[in-house]
Amino acid sequence: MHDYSQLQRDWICKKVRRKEPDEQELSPASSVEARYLDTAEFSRRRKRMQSPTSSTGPYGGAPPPVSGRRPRLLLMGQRRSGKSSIASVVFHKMPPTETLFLESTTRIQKDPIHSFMDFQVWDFPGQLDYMDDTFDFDHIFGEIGALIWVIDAQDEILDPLSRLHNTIIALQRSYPQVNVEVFIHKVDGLSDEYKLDTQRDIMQRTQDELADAGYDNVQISYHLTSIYDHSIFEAFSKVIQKLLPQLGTLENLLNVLCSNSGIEKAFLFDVLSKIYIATDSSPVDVQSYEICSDFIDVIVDISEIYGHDRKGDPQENGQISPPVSLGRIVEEEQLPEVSSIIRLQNGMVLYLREINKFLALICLMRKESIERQGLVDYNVQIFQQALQRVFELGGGGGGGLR
Ligand SMILES: Nc1nc2c(ncn2[C@@H]2O[C@H](COP(=O)(O)OP(=O)(O)OP(=O)(O)O)[C@@H](O)[C@H]2O)c(=O)[nH]1
Repeated sequence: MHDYSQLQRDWICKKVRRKEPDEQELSPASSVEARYLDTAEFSRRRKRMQSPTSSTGPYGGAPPPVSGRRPRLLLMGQRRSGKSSIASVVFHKMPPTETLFLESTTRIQKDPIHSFMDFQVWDFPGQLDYMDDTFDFDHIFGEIGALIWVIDAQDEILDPLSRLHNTIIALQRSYPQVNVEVFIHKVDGLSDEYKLDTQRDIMQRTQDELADAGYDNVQISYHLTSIYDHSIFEAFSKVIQKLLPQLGTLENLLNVLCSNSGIEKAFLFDVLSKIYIATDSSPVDVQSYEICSDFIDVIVDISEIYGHDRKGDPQENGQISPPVSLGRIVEEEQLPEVSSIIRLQNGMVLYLREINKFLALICLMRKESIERQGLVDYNVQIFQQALQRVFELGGGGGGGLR
């Protein structure tokens, strides 16, 4: 465990690309702000998504705009439990305090996420009873990657729990392989003791209820979450990792990288969402994860202000480039990847290397290890090539990596 709270950071930002002298002016503020949708803009987008023309499936009439083969993450739970807030904070960079102004969801929101892997996040209105016969159960759960059930830990839990149990029992009959993830949400402001008691209570009641229904071995994961800290990103990381068939390979590659380069902890982050898709097999301590995650924000902000644009096709494969990335799009080719090193006062070093337009590798190591930076850079390059091969084998979209 490292105490980062008091640390002053000594910046050695390398290769954060600067503009040529004749284009040294700062980017307009809008390029930074573009990442943070203000509430009005967000509401407009949500309204557009809720409009009949963009609604999909049995609830809106129009056919789905994206391939149905992308794994779905279903966000379900009671009204006001925090589903839309979670989706907005994790995937749309909405500042948590702005979720106070989110309107209640009235239609299923289908949010296609184009990142290192394509998937969809479906946000369900809390009042919807999809167990009703009029709903097409197979349409909703047919291609599901994970069911994320959000329970407001600051509210009454019996009714949400009973709905959760009914849903799991229905799923067990048709789709027993589905990952069920329970987010015990809004735990900010609760004491540690209360949090753990609530989790224990929810786990016990669920286990008893499912055992009574004849389902003894249902795999359910429980996460204590809040949009006001890193817990929601960590929980999503674990959910997404279960959808990656290549996870074992990625972990092995990271293990080899760590042991050959004197790295103590390595994370492979999705830059857009700050979800880590893999880490080496040493235990994750929360502070290491948090500082690595914050590092991404710092580098994205600096890159957006000072970074060169990059050559690229913003409409590649009909998809828009990620709204958040470590570099922007320009007419130059063969620019080096973004990389950065921060030396911390406690003798540790943070090392970031962009892997591709979606992913960044972030490592924590002792300062002695970075003295052999050539070796670390070389090993990271080999790791990057290996990863490229994994992506090629994984294929694009449809749950594969790219
Ligand atoms: N304290 C706290 N409040 C949260 C958290 N997440 C969401 N909220 C608040 O909970 C309220 C309801 O959030 P929504 O995201 O609209 O809830 P929802 O589940 O989508 O609600 P419906 O659309 O009605 O189904 C908002 O005021 C959020 O600011 C959290 O982690 N902690």
